[in-house]
Amino acid sequence: MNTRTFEVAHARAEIEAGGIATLTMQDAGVLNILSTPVIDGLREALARLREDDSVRVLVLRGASDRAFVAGADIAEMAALDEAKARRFISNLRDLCNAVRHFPVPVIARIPGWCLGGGLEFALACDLRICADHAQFGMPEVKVGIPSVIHAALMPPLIGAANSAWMLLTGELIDARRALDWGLVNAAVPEAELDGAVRKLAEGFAALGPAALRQQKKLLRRWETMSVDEAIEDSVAEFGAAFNTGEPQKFMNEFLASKRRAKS
Ligand SMILES: C/C=C/C(=O)SCCNC(=O)CCNC(=O)[C@H](O)C(C)(C)COP(=O)(O)OP(=O)(O)OC[C@H]1O[C@@H](n2cnc3c(N)ncnc32)[C@H](O)[C@@H]1OP(=O)(O)O
Repeated sequence: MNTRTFEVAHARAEIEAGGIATLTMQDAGVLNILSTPVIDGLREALARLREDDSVRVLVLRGASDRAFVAGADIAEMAALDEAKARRFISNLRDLCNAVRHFPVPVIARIPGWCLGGGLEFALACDLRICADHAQFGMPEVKVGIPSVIHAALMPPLIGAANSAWMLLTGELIDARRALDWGLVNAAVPEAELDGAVRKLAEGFAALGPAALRQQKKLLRRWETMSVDEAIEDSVAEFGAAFNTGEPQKFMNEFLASKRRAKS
């Protein structure tokens, strides 16, 4: 089976035969700005990708390499009143939640600016790989609004003090600091970004799809449970894994490879 593609307004999806899917956001400019039409297009594409059982890993990226996403659309937001602002942010929340609860691992490919709603979008992903000149920030306070929705994922990820610094000052941090703080998983030279994302995606695609989906589901569920509840919950989930056939397949392959190495 060859690579399949589909396009919706402002987004293009590519699903390779091995299960690596790439969703590219396409706004009119070079900064990959999240306007309502772009958010709507991404939500539609994610809903279609979610129904595709062949997808084993999803890479999120922008069409332009100047940014992952330089934020929500300031020109659009400048004209909002309270009711419209609620609708706008609910739409962005639903987009970020669609990523956060996407059934397989999601990797953010971050080649440049990753700001405001763009950082929230990246935080909804499971893993973030950036170019070493990328810049990160929550500059919302500088345009008169608080950082909201998936900004709430920051304190457990980078700590209370670092979150307070980013959210209250609106100042940017570079890729090195983002890596030190645990905001990103890896920062690589620009020329190596695609290779690093590819290697990670291929690693996921080679794993058992049922185990990966189960692990992602558990990661999300644990966030809402006490440690004791999470431990009990995972005991049941461990048993259920043995109904998929994957443990038997992968464990027997491991044992056979060890026997071959000895013979
Ligand atoms: C709930 C979520 C809320 C949010 O996300 S609030 C927004 C958070 N993001 C920001 O505050 C970032 C604002 N943008 C910038 O700080 C800068 O831009 C950059 C650092 C990203 C890039 O700077 P440079 O390379 O000098 O480009 P440039 O001339 O500033 O921008 C090029 C064009 O892009 C428009 N633009 C930039 N960011 C946004 C945005 N977030 N929403 C709407 N338009 C944006 C500009 O205005 C300009 O436009 P023109 O060419 O017509 O002058």
